[in-house]
Amino acid sequence: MYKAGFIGGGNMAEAIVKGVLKKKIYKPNEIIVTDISSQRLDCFSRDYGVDVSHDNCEASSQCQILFLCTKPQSMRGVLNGIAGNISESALIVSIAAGIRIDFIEEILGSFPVIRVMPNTPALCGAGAAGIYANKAAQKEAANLEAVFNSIGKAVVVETEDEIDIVTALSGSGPAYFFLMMEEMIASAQELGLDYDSAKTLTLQTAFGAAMLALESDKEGVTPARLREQVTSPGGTTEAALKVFQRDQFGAIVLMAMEIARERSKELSGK
Ligand SMILES: NC(=O)C1=CN([C@@H]2O[C@H](COP(=O)(O)OP(=O)(O)OC[C@H]3O[C@@H](n4cnc5c(N)ncnc54)[C@H](O)[C@@H]3O)[C@@H](O)[C@H]2O)C=CC1
Ligand SMILES: O=C(O)[C@@H]1CCC=N1
Repeated sequence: MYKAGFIGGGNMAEAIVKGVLKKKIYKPNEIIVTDISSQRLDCFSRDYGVDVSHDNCEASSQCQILFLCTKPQSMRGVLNGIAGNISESALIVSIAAGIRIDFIEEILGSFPVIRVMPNTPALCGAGAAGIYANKAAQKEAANLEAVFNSIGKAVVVETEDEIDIVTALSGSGPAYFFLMMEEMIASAQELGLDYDSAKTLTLQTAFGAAMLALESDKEGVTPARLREQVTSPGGTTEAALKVFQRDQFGAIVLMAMEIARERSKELSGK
């Protein structure tokens, strides 16, 4: 029996597998990963030493925790393929955006099911995950929270609808920060700095800002207060921030996150 099985060995499954192995939550021989792609399976076998298989049913029947890590659009087919072949005592954990627990239960029958919305920084132990458990999985939720806390930070939410918000916030969120980094690097180049210097300073600034915000949070200091500390009256930051405000940066962020949340709800129809 494997401790954890991953159906779909894509980007997000790799982030979780790498994270849990690094933190020694599981040993490589306690994990099995399945995929339709031999290339992906070779990568898991070679880079992480875990067992791999093309057979979703074989993995499903031998796992204590079964992580569903395929795209939402392929989830119906995947669930139909493994229904009836899952170990009776298994915990089902879906990381798919939008796929609701009742959709999973309809196909698989009654199981403890947990939805987790992780994110790719789990790759380096700095993930952020939201967790929602159905009634049958309340006991297992604490264990899973510990797993995701070991590869970042995890928050258990009270309602399944909140998972759609978590998806728009921390699931998709890394991409928002990466976009900001891309634009800052490109802008610095446009203004005359060389690419390597622009990249080094951008990445270190993003890292420094995140680290300072986390450290300061322990003392109750908010990001808004930290922003004020950078902003000298009549200085350069104030001049820059006025442009963000004039062009409604806050409204753009809200609009983007609302659309992401709606997309998550739409995916539940798949
Ligand atoms: N990438 C991200 O940042 C995040 C992704 N997610 C969720 O994680 C899930 C996976 O996303 P990614 O890893 O980005 O996608 P991906 O495309 O990298 O991985 C999906 C994998 O599933 C495999 N696959 C397809 N059909 C299969 C089948 N029938 N049986 C076994 N494997 C099959 C594909 O070959 C692929 O390797 C999605 O449902 C997504 O909503 C959740 C949080 C963050
Ligand atoms: O873009 C997506 O649909 C997935 C879910 C959250 C991050 N990536």
